[in-house]
Amino acid sequence: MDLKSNHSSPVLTDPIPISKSRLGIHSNLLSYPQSGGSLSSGKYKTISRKKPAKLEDVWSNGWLDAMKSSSPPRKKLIKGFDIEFAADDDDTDIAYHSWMIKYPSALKYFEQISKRAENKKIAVFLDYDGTLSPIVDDPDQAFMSDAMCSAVRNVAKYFPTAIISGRSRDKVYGLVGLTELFYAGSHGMDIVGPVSHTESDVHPNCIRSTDQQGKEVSLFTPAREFIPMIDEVFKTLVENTKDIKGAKVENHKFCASVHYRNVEEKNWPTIAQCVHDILKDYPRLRLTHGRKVLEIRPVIDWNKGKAVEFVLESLGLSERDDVLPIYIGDDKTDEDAFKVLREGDRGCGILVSSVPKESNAIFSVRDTSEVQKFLETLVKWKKLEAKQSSNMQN
Ligand SMILES: O=P(O)(O)OC[C@H]1O[C@H](O[C@H]2O[C@H](CO)[C@@H](O)[C@H](O)[C@H]2O)[C@H](O)[C@@H](O)[C@@H]1O
Repeated sequence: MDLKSNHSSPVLTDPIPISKSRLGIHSNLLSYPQSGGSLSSGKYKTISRKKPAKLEDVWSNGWLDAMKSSSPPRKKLIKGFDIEFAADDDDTDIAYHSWMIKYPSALKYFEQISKRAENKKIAVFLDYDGTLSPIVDDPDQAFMSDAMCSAVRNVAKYFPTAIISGRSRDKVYGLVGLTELFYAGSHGMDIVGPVSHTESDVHPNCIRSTDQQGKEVSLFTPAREFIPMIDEVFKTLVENTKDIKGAKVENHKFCASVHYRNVEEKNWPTIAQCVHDILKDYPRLRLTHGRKVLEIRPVIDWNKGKAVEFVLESLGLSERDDVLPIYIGDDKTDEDAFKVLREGDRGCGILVSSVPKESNAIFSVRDTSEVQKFLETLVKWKKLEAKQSSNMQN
């Protein structure tokens, strides 16, 4: 989605209108020390491009443990049979079933969700990788199935629907390709959403634009000033990891990802050290862990949870009792969104996981095929509800 801006570049330091302050989109956004390189020059810090030498930092700070536990174990294929089972067989299954008492299946307990949704407007938020597309070795090959694509398209016919991804907005739009959705890329730091006539006119980081279809949209980029810094970091990471077989670095415009899924485990400390060294040089950037990926992003008070609040506010759906936001996601960065919905019992978080893990979500589904089923069930239910209410009116 190529956006043509109608206004000049917004900056982060301008005054913020009251309504946005409610969301925390204000000077608090910059929760890092304001020292460091000049923002206007684009030269932030001289970085040593030498190979990382010592590995003790990443051992002692728990990074490696987090890296090891960052994605569920691969499923084993039984030789000669078209049957898959979780790596740790029976024990895993027992643990999974007891975990599901805490995070019940959103499919099995769909009635609970639909009861809660009665007479409410639902808004749907979807993560991309691991939620709409299965996790694969090559991030460029993470496609949605046709069936998933039509499930998402149908959901968007009935409910306002947004994709909230860690990928850049352009990349995730390229993979999903549905014009009827709203998109938030780079963990919510790049949002194309509905035009809110009360907000977007005044907020400096939110500008009016038109999308490729000529539709008026609002573009919100709270980390705009970090684009050159991320680009610099991306280039350095590409250079510093080029000899590590399997390593892959992605530039998501407002954040960068360093993948180690295809790197031999004995080389993970070297990957970790590369990232650690970068962060030492850029105090205004921080690390988050995804699924076999280290993500480097600006230290601003912004995440997927804030993005959900922002989209709801833009749609005129926040602070209302008759709205039920549903968020489906699979990884640590989705927890911020689950938390926002859990707090004040505002909505319903659904974690996609085939292994037990602690979450702020309320419900769970096992994998992307269950996500698809859930979306289809939601549409069926909505159609039935609409039919019943039209019968009652006639
Ligand atoms: O927020 P998301 O939409 O879930 O994006 C998170 C990251 O997703 C991608 O990486 C993950 O999926 C890849 C494809 O299945 C997989 O190879 C990788 O190991 C996963 O971490 C994307 O490439 C990252 O940049 C996103 O941050």
